[in-house]
Amino acid sequence: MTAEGIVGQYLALKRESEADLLAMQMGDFYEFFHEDARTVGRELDLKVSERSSGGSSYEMAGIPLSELTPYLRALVERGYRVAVAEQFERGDGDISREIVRVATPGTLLETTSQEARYLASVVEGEGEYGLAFVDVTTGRFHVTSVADAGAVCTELYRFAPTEVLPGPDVRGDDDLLARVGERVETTFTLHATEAFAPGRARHAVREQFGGAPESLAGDLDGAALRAAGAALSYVEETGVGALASVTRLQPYAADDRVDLDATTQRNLELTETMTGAGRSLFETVDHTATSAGRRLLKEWLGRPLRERGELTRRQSAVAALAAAALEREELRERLGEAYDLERLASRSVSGSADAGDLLRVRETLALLPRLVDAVSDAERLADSPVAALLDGPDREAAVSLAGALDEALVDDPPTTVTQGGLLRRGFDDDLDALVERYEANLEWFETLAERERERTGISRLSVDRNKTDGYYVQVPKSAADAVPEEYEGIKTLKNAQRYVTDELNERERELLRLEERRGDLEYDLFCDLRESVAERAELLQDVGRALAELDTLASLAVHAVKHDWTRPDLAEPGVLDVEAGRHPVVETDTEFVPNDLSLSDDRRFLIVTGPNMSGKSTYMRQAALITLLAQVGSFVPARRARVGVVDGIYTRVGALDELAQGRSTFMVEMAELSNILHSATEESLVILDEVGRGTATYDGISIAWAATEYLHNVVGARTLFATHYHELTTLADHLPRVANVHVAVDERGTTEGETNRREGDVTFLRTVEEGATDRSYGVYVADLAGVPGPVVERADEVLAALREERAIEAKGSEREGETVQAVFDLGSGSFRDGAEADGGTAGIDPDDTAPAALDPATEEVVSRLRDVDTSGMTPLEALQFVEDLRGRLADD
Ligand SMILES: Nc1ncnc2c1ncn2[C@@H]1O[C@H](COP(=O)(O)OP(=O)(O)OP(=O)(O)O)[C@@H](O)[C@H]1O
Repeated sequence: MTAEGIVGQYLALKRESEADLLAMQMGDFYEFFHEDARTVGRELDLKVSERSSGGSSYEMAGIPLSELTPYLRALVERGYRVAVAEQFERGDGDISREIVRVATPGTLLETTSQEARYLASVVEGEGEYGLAFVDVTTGRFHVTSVADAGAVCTELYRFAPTEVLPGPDVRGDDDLLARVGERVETTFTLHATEAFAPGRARHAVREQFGGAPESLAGDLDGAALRAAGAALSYVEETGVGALASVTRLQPYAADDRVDLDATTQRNLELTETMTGAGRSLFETVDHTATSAGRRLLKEWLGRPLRERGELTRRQSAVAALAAAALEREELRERLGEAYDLERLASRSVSGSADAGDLLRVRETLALLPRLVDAVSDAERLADSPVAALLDGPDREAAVSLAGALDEALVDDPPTTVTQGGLLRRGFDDDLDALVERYEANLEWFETLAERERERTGISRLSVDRNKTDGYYVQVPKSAADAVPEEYEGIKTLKNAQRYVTDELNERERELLRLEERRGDLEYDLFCDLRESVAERAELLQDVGRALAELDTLASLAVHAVKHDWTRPDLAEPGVLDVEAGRHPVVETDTEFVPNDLSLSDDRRFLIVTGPNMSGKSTYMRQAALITLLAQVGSFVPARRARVGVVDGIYTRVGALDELAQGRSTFMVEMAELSNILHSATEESLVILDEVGRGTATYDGISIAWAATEYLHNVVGARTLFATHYHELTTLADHLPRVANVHVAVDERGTTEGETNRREGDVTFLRTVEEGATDRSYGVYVADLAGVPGPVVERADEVLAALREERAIEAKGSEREGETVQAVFDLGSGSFRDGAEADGGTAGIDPDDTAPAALDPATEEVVSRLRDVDTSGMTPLEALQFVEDLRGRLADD
């Protein structure tokens, strides 16, 4: 084929594949042309050569066949989808090329990373979205449906897929795609629209899970089914060959889990920190011994549960493992020998597992009975959920597969699977017979030198082999005359002469034939063996998942013991009662001052005050993390804790990264607040850090104020709200379920009342105490930071001036059918009576709400207004009545 023909073929295949790049086999190389060559050259530092043919020129870059895997991995991990076309020789000697697979970020099997690698598909249905997540490296397949786009983002953030297939309706939703793209580093791929159609999708699901889709996918319909089917058909189309490792479809309901929106997952620094520095919660609590355990722990932290039964089971397992120190360490040591069975299952299914992989399967399966024995021998573990966990997988089947592999494979097999040496003697009679003949032949060569020395009397005769000459007999030149007649010289060296004989040649041919036949037969037998492992993919996954869970639970136990964590009581919703609680991450590298926290039905809203850097954020995050850990099934950092199960954790904290992205901080803040006010329920935990700070002070106070009222009166969520708006602390007097706490500081060097700021010094005590701070710290902290004295004094004056003439009404909660109103006067920092509006001052602290006295004229106007009966008046009379009142006010 001409050069143009080749390039033409390349371009045609490229169009057909719809991939970003095409690697096309040409002999011993995979080649990239044109723009693809430039891209690959740039990304992988490959040499790009300029070719010209028929007057036009083109670029070309190539990689050797044997190097495909690492290059493919590198390209795909950079987000490219790479089609691979292989070359086939047809009977007539012609060469054709076909795309055999498309390696994509979401379906790459050859990953070196231990992390989960999900491919997601998202479908918009009627009033719902369907989502499917498949990890071909482990065979995990999760499917769900959610109500709105926000929940779609939440789930996508949780699974952090490396590739997303937006369904036909989602493709046009720029807003949704942008939100996802902002939070998750992913590639969007347009998969065929038909694949998302209900009929096609149902067919794909049925094909995958066999004849009884109802039992496997009975919970699925609508958008979820469409998402599942589309994901499966995409995996199939890419030709990765791992589809069979997807043995189970796991439908889940998003409301089985604690709602943790994407912002909260980030704010709580569950798996990564916001700044990239420091340690995430995951990094802090991770003591797993296996990569599968690590993946599971990460998953648990990102997807806490609401189901008490399962949480109690996990807690009991952690408790048992925490108590059984020696046995736990023994188990962990054994787990350290385990390999990643889920991944090995996928490799077996796709045919990429080598003999070493199958040995690893054998070793890991063989661990199961040893772990079971260790658990049943340990008194503290034998009756615990740990024993039940290991009882789950089919132990007999595991032992028998391990045994079969043990009988088949040698202990130290080569990495190539085509050249023999993989299988034990006794495994296959034909192979044994071949090997026997091969070895007999080999022995003939090995003993040849000795025999010939004896026969010829040439003591320095030797037999050797090399690539060009094959086997030969070598004799020193001085003895050349003494060689027998049948010796046929093949080479003369400086001091020696090389010979072959007919028999030697014949034997050598036989040896090569046997070698080849042995290689072929072993390869066939090995493929059958690998196939038999692939058929047990589900067993491998069961055992792998049980070991991963044991590892995760043991890791939680290790951390609990090491840091003296306690088993939380799972209490009724609405309660969060923590004695001597700590922040799980901060406590590991600080002398941490423990704090109490109490939230209950009649104390649902805490306003947290204190100067900058005193520890407000830490205190609030600590509350969220203790709740989260309790709902992972973990112990928690506290002396004692009662944690009411929450349905969601919502946070709004300082938006560092949005600032970096150049978005208005205030806009982001309000969007997040809005989301919380819409999503949170009476059973949620809400953390608000400095709401309203991104705008003018009085706007900020007003928004914070109104949000507090709404959360308190309407939503009823348990809320912690840190604020610098000292004014807000008075809300506690008027909203019955609001309480104040503050982070205490020791102001040594300052005198009561009049502060001597020059000498002032603050020691952060980090203890959280009841009640509000008695002063606003903003200007004070400015002073501490060394802002010049005149500026600080002026700031105080300005603050006082600003407070004049400003007021906000507090809308108290409904009590006995009556709405309590009060007006907060920012000037005096206290409430005055605003209750005329509804005719009462019920429930308002008289100290704070002493009615401002009205002048007599106004009082009379108000009283006349109250008494007048307008129903009998003509409009003119009414007008006169108003004029009259105005006159009275004017006279005054
Ligand atoms: N209980 C504690 N024991 C020991 N150190 C603590 C404690 N609480 C907080 N810290 C440390 O104090 C520092 C400030 O904490 P944090 O950020 O929570 O303060 P903040 O009041 O929220 O500050 P700002 O108002 O400026 O946001 C952090 O370095 C934190 O590690």
